[in-house]
Amino acid sequence: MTARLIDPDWLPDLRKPRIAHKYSHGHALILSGGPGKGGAARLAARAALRIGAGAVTLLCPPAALAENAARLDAIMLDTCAHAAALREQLADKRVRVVLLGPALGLAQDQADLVGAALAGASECGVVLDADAITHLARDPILKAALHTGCVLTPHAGEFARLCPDIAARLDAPAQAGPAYSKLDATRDAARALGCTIVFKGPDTVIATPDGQVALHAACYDRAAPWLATAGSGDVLAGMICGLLARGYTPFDAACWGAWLHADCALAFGPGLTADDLPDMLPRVLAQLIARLE
Ligand SMILES: NC(=O)C1=CN([C@@H]2O[C@H](COP(=O)(O)OP(=O)(O)OC[C@H]3O[C@@H](n4cnc5c(N)ncnc54)[C@H](OP(=O)(O)O)[C@@H]3O)[C@@H](O)[C@H]2O)[C@@H](O)CC1
Ligand SMILES: Nc1ncnc2c1ncn2[C@@H]1O[C@H](COP(=O)(O)OP(=O)(O)O)[C@@H](O)[C@H]1O
Repeated sequence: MTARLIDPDWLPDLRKPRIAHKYSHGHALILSGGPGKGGAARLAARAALRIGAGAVTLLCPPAALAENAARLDAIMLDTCAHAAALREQLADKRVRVVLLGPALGLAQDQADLVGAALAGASECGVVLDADAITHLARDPILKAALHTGCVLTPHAGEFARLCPDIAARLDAPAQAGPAYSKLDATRDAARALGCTIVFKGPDTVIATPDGQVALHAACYDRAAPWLATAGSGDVLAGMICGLLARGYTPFDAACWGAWLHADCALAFGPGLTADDLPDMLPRVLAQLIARLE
């Protein structure tokens, strides 16, 4: 099968309209884990805000409030103790997207948060990463609640948990050509689950349930081995979340999140850690916007 290669000539206009207020650019909610587990969500929140979401609120258990308050300024902060509290937050019409999973936790309370996010308004985007994907893999009822507004961002380990049959087929030696590829696997997973899948790795494949497939290959002049660092996936989830908040489709948000994520790594170079990625966005965005002016 063929896939569209992501390239900057296909980039949407990332400028912000001149006359608009913060909520026109979307309000994103990002859920954090408990005390000592907030780093991954803070990385995602910083990425979502830097990529242009108008407002980002980090929701954390009450016991983690002090820790997060000490670390966040531009990102708003609120408590969210359980699924009912998340449902209340999602009732706010200005909320355009919710992201959960990074260091969220694997207990039933967190599975209930995933359920509440999926049951929110159908026009509200949902980005599910890390522990949220593990909850989906464990619970067929959660899996069945996925919808076209959802974006899942598994690495290979999470993909194998989520879609064991597809992953087994991908891993099996080919008996005859053409071999079943990562493109095929991502397309099949998106169709089976009814949502956008971002299957991460040095080559990241994006597929939607209606059959769109795109590839970002971090090779040759876009080789970005320093992205293999803890937390860089959390930043990617935050970038996709921020682009969804701004109103891009799940497919565009996923494709351009992957592109900008790699651009940030390339702009920083060796020594990159996940914290550095959001701080490279101003330079990367300025270069891309300059192409349009
Ligand atoms: N700063 C922070 O706070 C950070 C917090 N984080 C949080 O930590 C939690 C655990 O996160 P996690 O990614 O380690 O997930 P987990 O579910 O244990 O799966 C990992 C296992 O899957 C497998 N595996 C196979 N292919 C793979 C691949 N390509 N890339 C990676 N793994 C691959 C591999 O198993 P193996 O193949 O080696 O048997 C591996 O052992 C989660 O809540 C996350 O959000 C992190 O985001 C980091 C920054
Ligand atoms: N060798 C590599 N070259 C380019 N990108 C990579 C490479 N390894 C990992 N990545 C990217 O880095 C990110 C890692 O995400 P993930 O595995 O979820 O890590 P974490 O959970 O620690 O944030 C993904 O976006 C993936 O595409």
